[in-house]
Parts: sequence; C-alpha cells; structure tokens
Amino acid sequence: MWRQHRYKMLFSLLLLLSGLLLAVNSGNAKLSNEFDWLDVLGEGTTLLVAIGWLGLIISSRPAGRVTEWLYYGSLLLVYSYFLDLLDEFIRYPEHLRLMSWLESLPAPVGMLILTYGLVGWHREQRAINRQLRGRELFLRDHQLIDPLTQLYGIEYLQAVLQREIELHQSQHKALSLLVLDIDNFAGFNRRHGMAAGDTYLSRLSELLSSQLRHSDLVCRYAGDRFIALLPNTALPQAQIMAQHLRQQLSQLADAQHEPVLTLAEMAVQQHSAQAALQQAATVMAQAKTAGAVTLQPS
Ligand SMILES: Nc1nc2c(ncn2[C@@H]2O[C@H](COP(=O)(O)OP(=O)(O)OP(=O)(O)O)[C@@H](O)[C@H]2O)c(=O)[nH]1
Repeated sequence: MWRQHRYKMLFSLLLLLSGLLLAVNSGNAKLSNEFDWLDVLGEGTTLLVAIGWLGLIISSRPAGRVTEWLYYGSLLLVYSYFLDLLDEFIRYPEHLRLMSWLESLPAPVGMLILTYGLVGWHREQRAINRQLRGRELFLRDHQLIDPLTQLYGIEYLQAVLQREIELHQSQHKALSLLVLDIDNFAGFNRRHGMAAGDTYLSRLSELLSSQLRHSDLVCRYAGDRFIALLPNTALPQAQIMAQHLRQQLSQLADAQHEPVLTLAEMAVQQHSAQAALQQAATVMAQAKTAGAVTLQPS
C-alpha cells in the first residue's frame, strides 16, 4: 500500500522542507525564554494528529481520485500547522506578510479539499455496502444451498442469472448456459433405490463442479436437472465445453449404461432470467426429442 503512494510522500517531504527553509531564511530564531510552551504543545499536537491522518489515508486507501482529495486536503492542513508551529521558534520581520499568509491560507483550502474527499469516500462506501449487503443476503440464506449436492438451487440461479444478463448485455459480452437432465431418473430410483439415486446425484454434482471453470456457476435447478451458467462464453465455446463434459460424464454410468444424461447448450439472448430459463427448458425438451445430443455412456 505504501509503495503506490511513494511519490505523494516524497512530494510532502519536499513541501515541508521548503516551508522550513523559507521560514529559516525569512526570520530569526527566538530566544528560549520567548517560547510559549503551551502554544507549542497545542500546535505540535495538532500537527502530529494531521500527520497521523496522512498515514491513515496512505495505509488504508487504494490509489485513486478520492484518495488524492483526502491526501492533498490533509497535506495542506499539515503544511499550515507546521508553519504555525515554526513561528513559535522563529520571529519574522513585521513587513513580511508572506509567512502569515502561508500559515493561514492553506488550512481553510485544505479543509475544503478534505471535505470534498470525504463526500467521495462516503459515496464509495455506500456503493460497497450495497454490494456487500446483496452478497451477504445470498450467503446468509442457507436454504439457497441444496444439502444433498451442496450446489446452489433455483432461487440463487435466477438472481445471479438476472444480474449476469444485465451485466453481459451492458458490456456486449456473450453468456451461455449448459442444461443437463437425467433421463427417466424415476425409473433409476425404482430399480436401484432412492439412496443409490442420491449417491448418483452427489457424484454427478461433484463431477460437474470439478469439470467447469472457476468462473462458471453450476446449480441444481430441479430434482434431476442442473444448469451451469458460463460467463463471457459464446455458443461455439459452450459447445466445446459441453462436448468435453459429455466425455467426462460417461464415466458415471454403470454396467447397465444407466442412467442416460441429456446435455444441451444455449446462448443467452433473452433480457430476463425467467425468459432464459424458459428457453433452457425448450432447448432441453428439443434435445430429448431429437436424442441427437443425448449422452450415451461409452
Ligand atoms: N434419489 C433422488 N431422487 C430424486 C431427488 N429429487 C428428485 N428425484 C427424483 O427425480 C425424478 C424426477 O422425475 P421426472 O421430472 O419425471 O424426471 P425423469 O423421471 O428423469 O423423467 P424425464 O426427465 O422426462 O426423462 C422423480 O422420480 C424424483 O423422485 C433426490 O434428491 N434424490
């Protein structure tokens, strides 16, 4: 954090040094019995606090416009307070107005700049809080996670899909979905038992999660249907990913080649999550009817 602000710190040091040289060259040192120690204590403390602000800004803020306002506003205060402290030790000639201007003027200007920076910081913080609240809401609601597969369910998918559609369309980026359905899972359950069905669902979910990219989101959309959201992915790339997934998924079939899975892909061109999910259902129905993309175990 400090490294990215090093030029600011260098500039600050040079500014204070120039103030010191100007003060030393413009006036004469006071005698020690002329020092007002109460003033020195008050002005010295104010200066140290303002320097502390500079340190806090540098150590806690990323580089950026708001940080610049905060930093240079505080720096002007530091400059004013520094010269104010120096005149406790240095006496300037009566006719020299420059030093008293330099003591007085930077402080109010610095206050204005600092206030502007604080308003920017407040706005920034509100935007961050809004985002965090949204994320926390998802994470806090455990019902959004399916206990069997540990995947997010339909509600989460709908919310994320809506957000991604808006984001991708505003940035003119491609978004695709993979839709996967187990054929006649009811029959599989009847023949092998519900427990075997549960085990199959868990293994299938693990495989899906491990085969997709970190940026993709796999959700359990319904009992035996899964949908993967593929951000920044155009249809040809989604087709390649689906093909790869088909090969991996064929490992899950048993000796009787059960169960059969249907995997289809689609580009999201709809403007709402609801419309996209309806289209996903249509795509899946067509895939099942056509049987062309039905995954047969190898
Ligand atoms: N073992 C197990 N089965 C489940 C679970 N959730 C849903 N199912 C079963 O999945 C089946 C889904 O039935 P359908 O929607 O008719 O789907 P299907 O039998 O695969 O038929 P098609 O999709 O039309 O090929 C039902 O029999 C449910 O009991 C679960 O968590 N565990």
